Order: sequence, then C-alpha cells, then structure tokens
Amino acid sequence: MTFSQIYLDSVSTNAVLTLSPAFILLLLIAGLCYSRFRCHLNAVPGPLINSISSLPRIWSIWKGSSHLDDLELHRKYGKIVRVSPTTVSVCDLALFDAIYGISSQFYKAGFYEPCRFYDEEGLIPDPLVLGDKTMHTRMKRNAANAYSLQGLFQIEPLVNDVLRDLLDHLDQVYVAQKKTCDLGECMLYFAMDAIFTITFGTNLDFVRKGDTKGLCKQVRDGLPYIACIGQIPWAHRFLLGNSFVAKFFSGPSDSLAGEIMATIIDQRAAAEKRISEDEDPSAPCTFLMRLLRNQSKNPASLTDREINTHAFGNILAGGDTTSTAVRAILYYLIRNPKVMNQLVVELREAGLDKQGPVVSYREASKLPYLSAVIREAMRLHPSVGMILPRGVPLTGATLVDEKGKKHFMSAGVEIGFNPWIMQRDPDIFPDPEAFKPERWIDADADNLARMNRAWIAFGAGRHSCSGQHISMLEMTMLIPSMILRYNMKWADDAADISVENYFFTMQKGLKVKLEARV
Ligand code: HEM
Repeated sequence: MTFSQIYLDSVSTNAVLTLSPAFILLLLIAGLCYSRFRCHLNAVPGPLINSISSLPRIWSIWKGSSHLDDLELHRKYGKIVRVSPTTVSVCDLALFDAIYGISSQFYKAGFYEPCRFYDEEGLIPDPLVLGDKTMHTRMKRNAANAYSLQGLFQIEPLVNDVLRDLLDHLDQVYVAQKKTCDLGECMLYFAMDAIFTITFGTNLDFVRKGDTKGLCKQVRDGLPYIACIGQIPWAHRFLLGNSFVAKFFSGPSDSLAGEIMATIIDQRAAAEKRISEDEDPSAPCTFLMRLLRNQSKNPASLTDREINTHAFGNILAGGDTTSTAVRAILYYLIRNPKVMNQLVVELREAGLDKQGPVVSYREASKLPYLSAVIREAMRLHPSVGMILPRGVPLTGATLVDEKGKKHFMSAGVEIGFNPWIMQRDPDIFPDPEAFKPERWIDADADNLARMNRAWIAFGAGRHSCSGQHISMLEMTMLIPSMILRYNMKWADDAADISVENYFFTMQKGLKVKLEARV
C-alpha cells in the first residue's frame, strides 16, 4: 500500500466519521418528514408528535388509558383526529357508511395481526380477524342461525341453569356469610360458565371454582400485547408471531386449548348421537349442536375446522365483553339509587318478582326501562374502548365529512370509530357523561334514530358482533334476577372502580355487600 493510498483512506474514514452524526440526523429528519406526510394525512388535525411517531400512541395504550387520551384529543382537535402516523380516529356519522357500510371496500387490516392464528391449513378463519370478505361472508352465513334471535328461546333454559347456580352461590357465600363480594369477578365467572354452556352444554364451574385453569388470566395477560403491537403490526412477526420467540412465552395455553378441544370432541359425540336419535327440535339446543345440524343437512356448507373455530371464538369473545357490560350496568345502578328503584318498580309491576329466582327472557325483554338502563350503561361504558379500525383500500379513498370537507387517504391508513368516543358525542347525547336511561325513552323519533346509529357498543357493519343477541339474552335475564333478589350496597371500605383499557375496558374493584331484598 502506497503512502497516498493510506493518506486518502484515512481522509475518507475521518470524513465519514465526522459526517455520520449529520448523516444519521438527516436520515432521522427524512424519516420523520416521511411519517408526517405519508398517506396524505398531513392535513388531518392531531398532535404533531403523534403524526411523526407511533410511540406516543403506544405509550397511551400501554398505560391502559387510551380511551381517555383519545377523548381529550377529539375534544381538542374535532371529529377527525390523526392519532398516529397511519391511524385516524373519527366520530363523524357522515363517514360511517364509507368505513363500515355493507358495500365498503375498507377491510380488517394490520391492527388484528396479533390476533391471527395459523394451523397447518393456514390462517384460522376466525370472523373477527378475517380481511378476506368472501371467507368472512361464508363464516358468518354458516353460523347465522346459531347466533340468531330466533335461536334464543332454545338457549334460554341453558342460561337459566347457569343463573340458578350463580344465585345459589351468591346466597351461600355472600348473603349468608355477609362477606364482601367482588361482583366484577363473579360476573366474569358467570359469563364464562354461560358461554361454555351455551356453546357446549357443559361448563368448567367457574362460578364456584374460579379460574382454576388460568383461562381468563391468559386472555387478560395477552391483551396489552395485542393492543400495543396492533399499532405496529409489522413488529409482531419478530415478537410473538415468531415461533422461536413465542416458544419462550408460551405457558399452559396448549393444554388449555387441548382441554377446550377435548370438550368440543366430547360434546360433538353427544350431539351427533342426539341428532341420530331424532331429538325434539324444540328442546334446548347448544351452539355446537346447531352447527352440527347445519352440517348434517348440508355437509359442504361447514367444515369441522370451521365449527371448531366458531366454538373457540365464542369462548374468547364471550367472557370479558359480557362481564364488562354487566359490571357497567350494575355499577351505574348501585351508584344511582333513583334509577335502581325505578327499575325495581318496573320489574314488580310486570310481575317478574313472582316468577322464581330467574326471570324469563321473553317477559324481561319487553320492558322499556330495563332496556334503556342496559343501553345507557353500555353507552357510557362500552366493553370495547379502542378504535375498531379498518384499512383504506388499495385504491385509496376520499371521505367527505359532515361539513362537506373532503379527505383523501391512501392505502396504509387504518381508520375507525371508537365506541367510547362516538357514544359521548355531545351533539347526539347532550350531557354525555351523565347516566340518564330516560334519554332512550324521551327522545323523539329523529333523535332516537341518530342515537341508535351512534350506539356502536356491538361494533358496526359486516363485522358487528355475532354474539350480540346471545349476550343481550344473558344480560336481560341476569340483571332483573339479581336486583329483584338482592339489595346491593357499595362495600364501606372499597374505593371506586378502576378501568384498564386494552381493547376491552375492564373494570376492577366492584366490591359490594349483598343482602336479601324484602
Ligand atoms: C356485551 C357483550 C359483547 C360486546 C360489547 C361485544 C362487542 C363486540 C364488538 C365491538 C365487535 C366488533 C369488533 C371489531 O369490529 O373489531 C365484536 C365482534 C364479535 N363478537 Fe362480540 N361482543 C359481545 C359479546 C359477544 C359474545 C357473547 C360472543 C359469542 C357468543 C361474541 C362474538 C363475537 C364475534 C364472533 C365477533 C366477530 C364478528 C365479525 O367480525 O364478523 N361477542 N363484538
């Protein structure tokens, strides 16, 4: 090597060393500008920091309070807010059909990536996560009668049994022994037993034994990951989406999945036997039984894998959602004695107190005040408190807001309504933070139509909740049965509830004393 070569090499190395911080800074600025201007979102209002980095949003979600932070952002910036470089939160009804409407091309995109599971045949076709609209339509259609309103009367006796068990347990442990009851936990266990029984005809006796297999804990522990990594879905494949990484974190989930699968297989055998014995078609009918009947009538309509997926989906979707709603209803009733009294009067006038420990769904579902109480509690405390995001189609989309302003966005943007925010829109729900069931009774037809449209606790459009009728049946039987049987008082030593939002807005600390109502 010559002297000149050595000299030139050292000059260029020095230059690179001196330039590299500047170069890195330049790259950083270019990256931030790219984030700020990407997908044509630079004109969408929102905090500057959120438009250039996903970190503020992930931090807000990680704290469990993104519903409150997002509400503040909407109050400050209006009905359309950019909450991260590629995410837009909206609460403008004029945009509703474009995003969720039946002919909308918006689709379930990246946020759902951490909830997507794969087996040897590929993506497990859980309707919640399906971006493929054809497959989604097939899945919805092949289980439609198992989730339908008409099927409810065959489910009612199953829920009745679970409710009797719950009331027996509450009587024996909390009324007789005057213990403080963590009603929130009891409601989760009720919801788990109910959804297991509705789906399979049997349950794990959560109400008496608790979460002995750690199923609820596993779901709860997984939610912060799903909520945060859903903001940067590309990261999932390097984290739990990577089989090597996942191996280190997998607990007893395999054995649990195995247990649920064994229940499916057991119940399947029993159900097949009953079908072959030509059972009375009006007898109580589990979800699994209904799907097996569908399959026996038309085998091509439903595969075994699809049946298992629906059954699994129920267990994962039916516990925390329903129990969060029930907690909200009971919380607002206990905190608002006037509303509680008015509801008791309505139930007694309808003669539901003479029916025995469990009220009938048919009778309770006719009561307007009960229905208003449930709706209002789920308005103020929807079980899902994050955006229900949809991906902008490849062609991009121009959205026209209620003021007629056009917003063009290109593919890569995730946009959606958050029930927690939409249901607090003061233009639609005046005095939005107040618990006022009568607003659902007093509203004129036009306002009621707007309120119903803005009430999205069960989601929206083609992906709206499949289990909503099942859940409403559970709540419509549970709430009157509970409040006709017990006086519920806030436990003296208990603080107020706290709420953690990792997609589900779960409450903690619903501690009450139960006394027999006379
Ligand atoms: C109060 C109780 C419940 C609430 C508030 C609730 C809420 C929701 C919401 C907001 C969605 C839409 C999610 C999204 O767009 O990303 C959804 C979807 C879904 N829920 Fe529920 N849910 C409840 C109970 C249930 C129950 C009991 C079941 C099962 C029996 C169930 C099964 C499903 C399924 C399968 C989907 C996916 C539907 C689709 O994507 O087509 N849910 N639910």
